[in-house]
Amino acid sequence: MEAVLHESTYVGNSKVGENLKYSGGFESVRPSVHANVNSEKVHFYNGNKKMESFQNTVDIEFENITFTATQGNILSKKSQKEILHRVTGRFPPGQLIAIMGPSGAGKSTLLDVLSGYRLQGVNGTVYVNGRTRNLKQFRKSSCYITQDDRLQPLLTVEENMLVAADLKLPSTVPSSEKNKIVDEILVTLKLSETKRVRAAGLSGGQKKRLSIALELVSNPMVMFLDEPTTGLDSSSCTTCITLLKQLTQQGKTIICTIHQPSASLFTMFDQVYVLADGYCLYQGGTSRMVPFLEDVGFPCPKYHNPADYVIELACGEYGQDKPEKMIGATKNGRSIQYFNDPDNLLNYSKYKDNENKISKDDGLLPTSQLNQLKVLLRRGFLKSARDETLTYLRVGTNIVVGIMLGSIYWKAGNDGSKVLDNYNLLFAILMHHMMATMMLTILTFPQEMSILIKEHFNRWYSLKMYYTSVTLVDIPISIVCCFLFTIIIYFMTDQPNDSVRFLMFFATCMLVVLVAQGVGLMIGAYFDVVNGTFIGPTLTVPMMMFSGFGVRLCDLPTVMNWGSYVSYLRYGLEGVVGAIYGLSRDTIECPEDKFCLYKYPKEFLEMVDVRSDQFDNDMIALFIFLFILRISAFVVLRYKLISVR
Ligand SMILES: Nc1ncnc2c1ncn2[C@@H]1O[C@H](COP(=O)(O)OP(=O)(O)OP(=O)(O)O)[C@@H](O)[C@H]1O
Repeated sequence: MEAVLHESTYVGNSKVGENLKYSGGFESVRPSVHANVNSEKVHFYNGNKKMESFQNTVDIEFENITFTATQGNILSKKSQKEILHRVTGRFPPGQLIAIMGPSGAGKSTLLDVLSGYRLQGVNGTVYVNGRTRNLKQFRKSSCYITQDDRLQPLLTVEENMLVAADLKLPSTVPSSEKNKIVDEILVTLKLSETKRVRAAGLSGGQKKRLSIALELVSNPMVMFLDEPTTGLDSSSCTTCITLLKQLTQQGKTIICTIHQPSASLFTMFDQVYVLADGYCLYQGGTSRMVPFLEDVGFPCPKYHNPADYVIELACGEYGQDKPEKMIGATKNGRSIQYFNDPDNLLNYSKYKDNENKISKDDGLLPTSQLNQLKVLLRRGFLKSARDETLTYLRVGTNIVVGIMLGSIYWKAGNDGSKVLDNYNLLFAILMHHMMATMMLTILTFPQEMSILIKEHFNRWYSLKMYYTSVTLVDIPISIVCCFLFTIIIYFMTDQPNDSVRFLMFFATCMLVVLVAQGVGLMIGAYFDVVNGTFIGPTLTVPMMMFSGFGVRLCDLPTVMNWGSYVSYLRYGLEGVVGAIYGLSRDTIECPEDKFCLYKYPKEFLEMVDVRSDQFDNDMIALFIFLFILRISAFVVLRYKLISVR
């Protein structure tokens, strides 16, 4: 089988193998820049075939891995549960390895631990080519492909790939070469036909292949895939596993979790690692599982899929003693007796290095911060231009709500008999800006969050640059929405025809929008959609109470005074009221047939207890809110990224 991949291989920031031809499945690369890769002439095994290559292959060995999950939170008592129990194993290079087991056996957990995705609660040692895994180095040569396809739905296959190439390949690689690499990967993964299709329009199998293609751009030597076949029909499963098998021909170590493969799919794997209840039941060659079962005294019945049978054994369907006996026979993963060629496994003299637990992004990312920002901004603006909710619906809502409020409060701004109505309108405007912006962010950010977790772990960019791009991309659309709304409402309701007042009004609304977005980002980053949609509006009520609308600030009980200082709506209200009724505004015209209680702005301001001379302070307060909330949202994001691991 001939595997064709990009001819130039870029690892980390260096081009390590120029003009390579993958023929017969082998690449020949110069020693790589990685510390943890084996640049010696090595032998590795693919199936039963002994291969020889100069190769930066990665051999993974793990010893006594334990994972303890902590359950509960600050409100409930914390409890601990051991999920993996001192499992040991070995995943040689150039092999397609399946981690199998019943549901809840700990497959995904083991994959998370080995990839370095999960760090908290993990004990035991992972060796990479005989040396303790240095996480920072290991992440440079590996990638993790999640079970759910976390793709940018609004970008086409090609656009998704080019973004990956721009972020994962050094900036020194010319665009023409990046295009070539992308094209070659798409051909290999049979995606060239769908190049111009948006990711949202792909089938399940195509999405899975695109997820793999995105990570292949940096040519990782180790690939971790969580259930790559879940949700695919049998033909797509076969295509997907065939492609992975093809990739192992280049010496890559490919480790997948898989539920219950069909017999034909099962035989495509070189090696299998069976887990049950966090213990290892079997590890070794796929073809040697049947002899193993015979040796332990549970022969696989004729015409029975061995993969099904071993899962049935693992589930205890044939008795609880069976899994225990198998764990004993494999020594919980220590035995390599059933490997395809145990005598020829590379013998590393193991030694322990300093393992970097949580590594900083610096030096880990293939491109500069500036390049990351540039690419992320480009992607962000492209998404914005195509996003029906975030852009078009948002613009539309602002226009429609503006016209609705404008019609209800038609010419109320310059009518002495409608001053109180106009005051209500000003508050309604702030509520609109706050709720629309905050809820939109709360609803849309969790989806971005899952993509961020994947891309950040796979070293596409730093959190700082991601956050900066999210903030910058939203500014133009926020300005457009707020400006359209302000123009409509300001002129329909006949507010003072004064450019200074208009600018003061617009600036206050704009700042409320940006602050509300900060709140939305914080909530969206921490909570899922369900909890976020509960928390967001719930927090709004005290904000409104302490704004000075409804209950005047002077009427607040002394012990509750602090509330008015933490409500950004208070500063927003003061700002817009000051813009409309402050600056020593003249008496408001009163229609002849109406009674105008509040035609004197000064008296009205005293009545509602809003100070109109505080505009500068209001702006400063809103800027402080903006600054604190944006920093807090970043801290929450950072915490979230660390805590999921
Ligand atoms: N952070 C956690 N907190 C509590 N329990 C956890 C945590 N992570 C995993 N578990 C539990 O550990 C067990 C193994 O989970 P894991 O997702 O690894 O199983 P799996 O074999 O991949 O299952 P499936 O095939 O259904 O995805 C499950 O019972 C799960 O509930």
